[in-house]
Amino acid sequence: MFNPLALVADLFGLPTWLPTIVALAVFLYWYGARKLDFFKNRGAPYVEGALPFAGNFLNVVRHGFTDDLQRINKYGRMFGELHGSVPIWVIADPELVREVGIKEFSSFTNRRKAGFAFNPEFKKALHLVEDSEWKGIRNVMTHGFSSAKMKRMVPLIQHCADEFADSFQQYLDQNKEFEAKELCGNFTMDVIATTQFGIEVSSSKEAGNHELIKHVKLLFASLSIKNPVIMLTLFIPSTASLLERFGIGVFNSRAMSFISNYINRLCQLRSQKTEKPVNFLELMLSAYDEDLDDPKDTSISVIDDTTEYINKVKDWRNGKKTLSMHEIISNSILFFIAGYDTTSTAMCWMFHELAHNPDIQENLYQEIEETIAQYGSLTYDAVASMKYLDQVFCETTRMYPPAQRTDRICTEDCKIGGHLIRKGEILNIPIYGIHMNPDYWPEPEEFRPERFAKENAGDIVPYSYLAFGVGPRGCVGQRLAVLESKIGVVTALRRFRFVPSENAERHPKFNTLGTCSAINGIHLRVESRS
Ligand code: HEM
Repeated sequence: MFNPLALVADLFGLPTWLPTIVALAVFLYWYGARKLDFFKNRGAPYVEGALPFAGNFLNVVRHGFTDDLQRINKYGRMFGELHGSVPIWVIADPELVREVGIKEFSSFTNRRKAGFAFNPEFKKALHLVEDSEWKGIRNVMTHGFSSAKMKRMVPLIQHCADEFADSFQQYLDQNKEFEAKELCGNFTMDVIATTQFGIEVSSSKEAGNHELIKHVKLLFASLSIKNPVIMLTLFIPSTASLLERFGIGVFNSRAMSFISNYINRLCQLRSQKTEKPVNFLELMLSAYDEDLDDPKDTSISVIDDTTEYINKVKDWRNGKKTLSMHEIISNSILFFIAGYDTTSTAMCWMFHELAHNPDIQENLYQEIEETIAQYGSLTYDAVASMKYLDQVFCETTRMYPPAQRTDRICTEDCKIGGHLIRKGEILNIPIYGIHMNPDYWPEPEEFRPERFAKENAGDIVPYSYLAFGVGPRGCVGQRLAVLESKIGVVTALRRFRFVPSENAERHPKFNTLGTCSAINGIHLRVESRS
């Protein structure tokens, strides 16, 4: 067979392997560099210094998205950057955010699958599914997070909050400082386990000794830039589908199958019960429709003895709001992933700012005591009526949004900000960059809860507060996140005054994972209020 590379080697008297190596190197360079001019060709401003294969991603590895405001100042309200060789449109203007998130929602319904490969158990997670599949699951989930459902969850959350507040006592007794993120993480883990599955894991008491929690923590440990699956799919996104075909995903597969089997077992136990406890698993099971289970799907073992139970709940099931068992399992796992770190991040920054702003802490304490005196206890309505508490929560999540960016993928060509966005292209919304932009938030580094007071509502630029995202694809767990953060903080503040410890930093540095987590932790002490 004719081999042009062998002919070249022969012609120049070179070893036969050399032209092959050179051709391979040229191809690799072309492959890695083929998107470098993407934004130039589209006439859009773009972040300079992109490299073949890496694009601008080395900057993200170094700084996360903490320097988004600098990029916004330099490149304007809409610009491009390359994540590996994937072009990303960054829209940093509240009006454009509204356009993408609401007005043109039908063209931007889906989120990017992060380019990662996902474990089979996780593939039906709300976060990842698209179009009508997303709509179906979201319908059930929205129902689960209604205020009526939240009201019924208050006693479960309060129980976790009491154990959470108890956990500060030992630090007071021993006159020791503590790291707030870890303690808040124990609390949010307890809340998810009890509101999601109706199980008590007591992380606040036993520091995550429960087998389920150990495995959930393994899932989080997988989310690191050192994970080879993340690295590979980030730089060569086309490998994601190949990995998925072999059942390889970003998450620790042992932990995934442990959790999936655990949920399976819980479902079986539930099927034997006649009364309906208040938790999300129960809600999802009530929407279970075995006809939706794909018999060819071997990624999860479908439970076959729940039929009796399902028949029982058919009466009160809305015909359209149905889920397959795969969807129930994926979304049970998602609740841990979406709700644990985000909510504990918000809470620990609340404690941080309250500790460094004693006047604000005392004002909040006054509101809490007066409201509870009025309502008799910390009921759902009492929490809802604490206006200052809400301002403190909003201002905290403005300054420290647990997710620094979110994204959308374009499903139909659409013009945004004067640029044609083509089907398949990805948009990023720089939440942190917008929250820190003085055009929308004067002196953005200052912690000022009054920005969110009713009388100042007119000063807030619509769609400039985006901690929970935007539009129909925004955070489905917002109500739970806000409620549990408030109950946790109120319960702790009633017993303790929070103060900075000797190791506290006033402005802790964030990690670079795009989540506003303090790299060296949040170090505090408590003083007794009694
Ligand atoms: C303070 C805590 C939280 C914050 C700041 C937060 C923030 C966010 C953000 C920014 C998004 C993307 C929204 C968008 O793209 O427009 C999101 C999506 C999501 N969040 Fe949260 N979240 C929090 C807590 C929770 C909790 C407790 C749960 C559930 C237990 C949850 C479940 C979800 C889910 C399932 C999605 C995907 C929604 C969809 O694709 O339809 N989150 N969250």
